Amino acid sequence: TQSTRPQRLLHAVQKNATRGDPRSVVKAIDNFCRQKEWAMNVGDEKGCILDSVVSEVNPVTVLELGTYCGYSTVRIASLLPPRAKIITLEFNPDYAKIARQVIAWAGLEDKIQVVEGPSGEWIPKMKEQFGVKTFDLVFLDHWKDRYLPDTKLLEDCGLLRKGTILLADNVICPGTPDYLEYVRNSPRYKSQYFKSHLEYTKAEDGLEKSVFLG
Ligand SMILES: Nc1ncc2ncn(CCCCCNC(=O)c3cc(-c4ccc(F)cc4)cc(O)c3O)c2n1
Ligand SMILES: [Mg+2]
Repeated sequence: TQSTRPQRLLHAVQKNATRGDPRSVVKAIDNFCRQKEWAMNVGDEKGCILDSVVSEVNPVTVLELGTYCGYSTVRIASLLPPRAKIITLEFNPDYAKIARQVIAWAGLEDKIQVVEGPSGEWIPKMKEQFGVKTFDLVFLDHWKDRYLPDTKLLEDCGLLRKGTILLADNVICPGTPDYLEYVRNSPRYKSQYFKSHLEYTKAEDGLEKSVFLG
């Protein structure tokens, strides 16, 4: 039977990356996507912006919406302090299965919890299910029309605190116009756009970094 792109991406990791070396996993995925097949990872150019935000925030509790194959999950986790944790939500069980294997190859299972299901259902359960108080950093990279409703849900569930950072991928391509309008005009956020390019292409894209003011 024909393999899927996530399966071929995982095989590229297992073939080219060193077990237990997260940065070699990131590099192997970027090389696969540049040389063989495009895939919707945040990529290396936007990934460097992600790295700088993670290093600046030094988060203890991270939420990622949209795991896909775990590229950004591994990228973030590789920069976290020892006790820090990431909860990453993935809707598609096939993607979640691949992501768990990519994360295991990087040796980061202890820092990362992959949760399967839609963000709209899981966000209200975060406190009771995972003992989360508030998130220090939220990376939005899932369905683009869920960025705004899920941000409002995070607010309503008391999962954001003064200073929580929201970092959103793809605000230009595919684009999240309603989300951008909200975080740029709401008095509850201080927003900043980091211009970049769509992963592995020359098309414009960027990350929006928004601080929740409480
Ligand atoms: N509610 C809920 N809860 C949890 C979930 N987990 C997953 N999902 C579903 C999300 C499915 C993947 C989302 N990501 C993208 O669609 C995406 C697309 C492009 C792209 C594609 C084609 C182009 F020509 C140009 C750009 C580039 C990117 O960087 C992207 O991140 C969930 N939904
Ligand atoms: Mg993305």
